[in-house]
Amino acid sequence: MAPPDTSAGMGDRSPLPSIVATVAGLALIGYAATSLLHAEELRLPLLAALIAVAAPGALLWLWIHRRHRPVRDLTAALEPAMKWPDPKGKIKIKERSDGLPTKIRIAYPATFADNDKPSRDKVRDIVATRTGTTVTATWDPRRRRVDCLLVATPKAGVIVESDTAITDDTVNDTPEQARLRQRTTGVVQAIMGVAATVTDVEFDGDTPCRIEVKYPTTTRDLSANYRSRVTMQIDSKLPGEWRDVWNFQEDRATFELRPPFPTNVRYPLMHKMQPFTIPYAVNEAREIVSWKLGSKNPHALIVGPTGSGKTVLIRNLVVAARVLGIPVVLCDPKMTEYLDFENLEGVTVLTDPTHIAAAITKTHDEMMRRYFDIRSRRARKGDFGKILFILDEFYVFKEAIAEIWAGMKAANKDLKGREHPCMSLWRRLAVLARTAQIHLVLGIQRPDAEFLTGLARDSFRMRISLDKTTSELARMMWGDSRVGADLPNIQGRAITTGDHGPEHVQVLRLMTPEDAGDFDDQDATIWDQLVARMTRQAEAHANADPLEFLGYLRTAEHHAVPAVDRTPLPTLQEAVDAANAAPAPDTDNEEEAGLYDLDVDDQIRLPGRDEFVTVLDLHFGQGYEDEDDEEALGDEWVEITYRDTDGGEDSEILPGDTALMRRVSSLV
Ligand SMILES: Nc1ncnc2c1ncn2[C@@H]1O[C@H](COP(=O)(O)OP(=O)(O)OP(=O)(O)O)[C@@H](O)[C@H]1O
Repeated sequence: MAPPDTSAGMGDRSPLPSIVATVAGLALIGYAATSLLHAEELRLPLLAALIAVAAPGALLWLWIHRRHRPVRDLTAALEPAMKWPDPKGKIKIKERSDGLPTKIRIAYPATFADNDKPSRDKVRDIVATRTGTTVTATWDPRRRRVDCLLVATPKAGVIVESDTAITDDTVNDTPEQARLRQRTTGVVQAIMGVAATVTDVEFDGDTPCRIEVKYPTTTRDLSANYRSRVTMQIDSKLPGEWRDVWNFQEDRATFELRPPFPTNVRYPLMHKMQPFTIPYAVNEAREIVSWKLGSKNPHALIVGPTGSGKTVLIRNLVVAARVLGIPVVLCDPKMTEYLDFENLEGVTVLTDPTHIAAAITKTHDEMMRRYFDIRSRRARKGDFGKILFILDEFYVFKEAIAEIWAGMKAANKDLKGREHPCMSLWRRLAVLARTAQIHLVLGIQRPDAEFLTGLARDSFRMRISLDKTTSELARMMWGDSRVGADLPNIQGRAITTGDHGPEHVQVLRLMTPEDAGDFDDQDATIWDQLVARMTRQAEAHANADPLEFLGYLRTAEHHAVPAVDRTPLPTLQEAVDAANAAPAPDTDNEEEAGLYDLDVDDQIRLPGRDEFVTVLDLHFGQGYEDEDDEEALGDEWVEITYRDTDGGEDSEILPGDTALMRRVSSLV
């Protein structure tokens, strides 16, 4: 059986009648031959052989005929425009998806006016109409051929006519909406494949704000990498910032335009401050985002390249801390970032690396003093006021102090050690300071693997990264190479540790007079009011100097630097022992506390229990640890390890939103 002719000349008649006629003819010939040869017994085997050969052949013939229909249709439709001397083989299907052509190559004769736009448009229109697709045509005049990329539209090839009113959304589209609807389909199919269909596009004015997509059943939608790639492409090819919602059961994806993020959020003076809670940004829903100084996120790590808004963010932390009455040690080895904070009561700004090293030592000493007071039962952990210790540009400081240490060792051969002693004290602070109510903030341009490992990584659980992240940085900061890769390049835009994972935020704009040109009238009004509040707070506690432990450093920047005073320090074991020592309960005052407000050494009453126990450790988790107890645990949970009044140790897992009673110190 000869293969079917695929040229336009054959027309589009079905080959079925000729196949039937051929098979019937062959059967008749067989019948006549067996009659003539008196071999009737051969009729049945001959008929079976004929059917065995003819049936697959006929099916193959039908399949090829059908597969080449687009070529025949297009050849016939384009012939008047192209005027080929011989149209055979001039149109070829180069690529298909699910059997449908997605790329067609058309060779045209030298007589075709490929330099004339209307002629080119006409060819493209014919291809689009015949295939029911959106067509992108690439002309190659040198080779005299055009490649057409075909993207199927939702109602590809279907013409709907009705007497009733038309309900098709697209009918009411403005020209811009029609263009964007088509573009949306093109973008979605370019990423998810031509088999994906855009079932709906919602507009806000002329801007698409919601795209519904249905795609063929696949397993790749289960890959977070694939989903994030799809969303990133939509993000970059359509206006605005997009987020994705996937329905795996129905093979549907919805893309929603994120509400426009503000780029300049002035400090909200009306915001009501909560104890120990430091506001610093707004989220997508324009809610204030804060850092709660507690055991869940005791220390903060801020990462951002120069110019990304690190200084503005740290100013937010300092101002809120001061308004809340928390003293601040602000170390700035770059020297010029916090000039307007130098004269504020309750803030000690240090820029000299030697002073910063001394401040680390003295803060460490203060921490140890607090541990010993707890150990000797002269105080309980809750008796101490909080301190915020900020070290910006950590690596600038590390290099400067390494140089100073090398100089000191050269001058005094008795000095030993690879690094300045303040570095190991800093690491100890990172591990132990939270129990002594000292909270650290570390500012760096980018973390290295050495920094973000071990104890430091676990201690700096509150994280903020400004500016777009590299995959390496995202892995180090967030454990996921994709987080922050789509962050727009806007000053103050950041990824932060949210309640449910990394969250996009815009840091509050806090400019001070030192910003000169950037400091406008509104900034001035805000700054003046904040300074007034910080001053009022300082005056209310004028008789106590919470930073007294810094000694000469309080005014050091204006005087000659004395030699660093190093009294012998307690060993790490002593410090840990002190932290574990149970404080003597001496009061019956109680308050309600959430699990995230708890700290080690707190005296608490567990739900359904009368006696108080001492918190030894807190472990935070998400998801269900006990399959049978889903209801009780909820999404987030906290495991409390405690010591009871008999000295026995045990632990209990509670849902994250549990509230319980905590003993309050009578001294507070
Ligand atoms: N949250 C914000 N809102 C509005 N503008 C901001 C914000 N953060 C930063 N900016 C703008 O960006 C400028 C640079 O910010 P900032 O000084 O904080 O950057 P940086 O990361 O500390 O850079 P460097 O390390 O070079 O000092 C600011 O002067 C301000 O104009």
